[in-house]
Amino acid sequence: MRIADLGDVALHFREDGDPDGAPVVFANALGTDLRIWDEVVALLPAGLRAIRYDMRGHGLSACPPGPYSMGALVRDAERLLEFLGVTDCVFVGLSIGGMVAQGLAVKRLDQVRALVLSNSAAKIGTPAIWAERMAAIRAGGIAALADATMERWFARPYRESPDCALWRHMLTRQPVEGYLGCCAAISGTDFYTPTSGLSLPTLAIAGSADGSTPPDLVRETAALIKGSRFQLIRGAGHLPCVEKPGEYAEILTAFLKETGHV
Ligand SMILES: O=C(O)CC1=CCC(=O)O1
Repeated sequence: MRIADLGDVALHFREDGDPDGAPVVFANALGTDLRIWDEVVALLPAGLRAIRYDMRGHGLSACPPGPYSMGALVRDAERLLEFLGVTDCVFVGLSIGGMVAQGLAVKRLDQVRALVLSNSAAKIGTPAIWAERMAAIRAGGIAALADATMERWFARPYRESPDCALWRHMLTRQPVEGYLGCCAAISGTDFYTPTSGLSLPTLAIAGSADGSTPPDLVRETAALIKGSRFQLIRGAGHLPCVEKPGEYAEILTAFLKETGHV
């Protein structure tokens, strides 16, 4: 277990693989923590430095009072990479993690060589949708939305598996303040214009059954970036790294080869 004390926030992170290897950094989705990458990281080729962290307000990272801004989340990633001495990484961000990836690439191209925008977009939902979700959580806690969240996260066969119950626990045990803080950050983010100016190797991944960031939305964001390509994982929802880790790792490995990272 490792903690980066960044002053106003302490982030929990984990490193696997070769400490001298080419860095690949993973940022998690709303309501999740770094365990969503467990199976994918285990399937990556040897020789990489795989770094994953819990976004503020999630997992074992500190949970400062919200609301959070996307600028603060991007700054967390930037400072974590500085803390670890990482430059030139492939940054893999899922959903809100993919928004952080876009913001980081706009701000610190020296830190990022290539992006993986997994189940993410330049803008996710609308302020009204996020306000409604936040009100429901304030009234009933995260558990009140757990069934609906499982429907967005996973396609039906996986939803009926015993593993799904474990991921539900992960969701409902996230700090409410951290979850709401990140909802506010997503609600206030529209990266359409800054992301349109990006030009770097980018892989956009979508799940055919994703109820949060459907394939067309992910494809639209990919189309903004010069040097991007789009890949669909069939039969997967919003967390294909959990639901289809083998396919996800294969797709990611092929991209890492294309970018010369392995
Ligand atoms: O809808 C969800 O809960 C999934 C999600 C949206 C943004 C994010 O990071 O996860």
